Amino acid sequence: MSPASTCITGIRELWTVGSEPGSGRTIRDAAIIIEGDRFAWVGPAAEAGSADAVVDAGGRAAIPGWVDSHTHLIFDGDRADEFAARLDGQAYAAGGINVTVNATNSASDERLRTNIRGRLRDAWLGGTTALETKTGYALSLDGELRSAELAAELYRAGNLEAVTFLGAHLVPDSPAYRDNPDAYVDLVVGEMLAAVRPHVQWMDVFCERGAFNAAQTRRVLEAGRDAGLGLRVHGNQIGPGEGVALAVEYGAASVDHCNFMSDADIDALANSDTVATVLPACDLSTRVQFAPARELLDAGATVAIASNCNPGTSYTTSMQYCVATAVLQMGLSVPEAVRAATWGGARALRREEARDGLPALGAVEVGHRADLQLLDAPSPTHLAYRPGMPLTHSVWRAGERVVAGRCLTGL
Ligand SMILES: N=CN[C@@H](CCC(=O)O)C(=O)O
Ligand SMILES: [Zn+2]
Repeated sequence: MSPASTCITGIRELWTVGSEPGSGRTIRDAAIIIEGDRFAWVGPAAEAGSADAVVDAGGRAAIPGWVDSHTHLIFDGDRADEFAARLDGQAYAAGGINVTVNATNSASDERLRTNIRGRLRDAWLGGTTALETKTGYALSLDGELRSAELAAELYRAGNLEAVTFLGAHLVPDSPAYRDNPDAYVDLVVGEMLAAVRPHVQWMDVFCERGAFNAAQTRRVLEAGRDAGLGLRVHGNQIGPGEGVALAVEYGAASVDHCNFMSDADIDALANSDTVATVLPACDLSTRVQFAPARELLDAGATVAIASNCNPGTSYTTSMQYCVATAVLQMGLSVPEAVRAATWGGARALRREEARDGLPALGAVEVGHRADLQLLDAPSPTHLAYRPGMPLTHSVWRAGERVVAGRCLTGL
């Protein structure tokens, strides 16, 4: 049980992260007061009021918890052989998804529950306090419904922030659909969507060569919109394509990957409310050119960084690794990368403001959900300066201390 109010003091450097680029505050010798599940006060330690409990941060730095707006946590098996083949020069192709579909459909509910919880634990230990996850490794009516239900269990328990229906991940390799992909799209936008609808808030589609073409993507997005779901798109990952343009046209909250971008794609994103979500760990694992995050930011687009945890292209939930890569390889400053992995992720989930009775995420501001991490470092700059080090010391999630001194106390 958490005390009614907690003052975290002795913070050497706090990055609050703000809603406009560059608008967050850096407060040295800071304190934060948490009341219930919200931030109640943020400022210089010398001015902090009293609280029921006091935690000494011991001169550590503090930033918001990571908001990981793109993961695929519901799966069984791994694809290390496919990864090794890539190291030998093989290109990534969408068809590998079938391997995970077979493994996932063979796993029991209990096994999948254990897998998801293990991945969530790793994420929380690494400073992630909010997560989206997707279906998409079952590709049958019953299987997609099972994945949606398993994710919804965690959503309803408050352990996940968003569940996305990704029945349109790949056309399954079965006699019924192999030569008739449109029949599979019929199933996705019809019976499957109706079945999963009570368990999900978002609809996603993999618009790419080898997955779904532009016409099929339109059908999926229109069905999602008509069902009252928010929209997301996997686009422009393997090559140039229409994913980004369609995401903007349909007002998707986010288009994710964004590796192969034309000037028009960048321009369209910069003039839209669609977040460009970049996935640095995926770019490294698949050895494709990095998404042009620097150009997107310079053009005025909103950029989010997410882990894209999945067994095919990015088997990690480490947001620190993604942030360090965005800085070291994609040309972002540390404040830009931290903002993209916190406020940017919240914006991609449309949770950067309080909405529908849910508190805002992604910044250390009064009234926001109290999601915070203390780093074993005097400044957040160490996230890129000491890549790969276990820098997350403590994590508060909705006001609960779920990690203390690198030990998980929740979940
Ligand atoms: N690109 C589409 N979906 C996943 C990877 C799927 C897989 O290969 O298993 C992604 O976001 O990278
Ligand atoms: Zn993905």
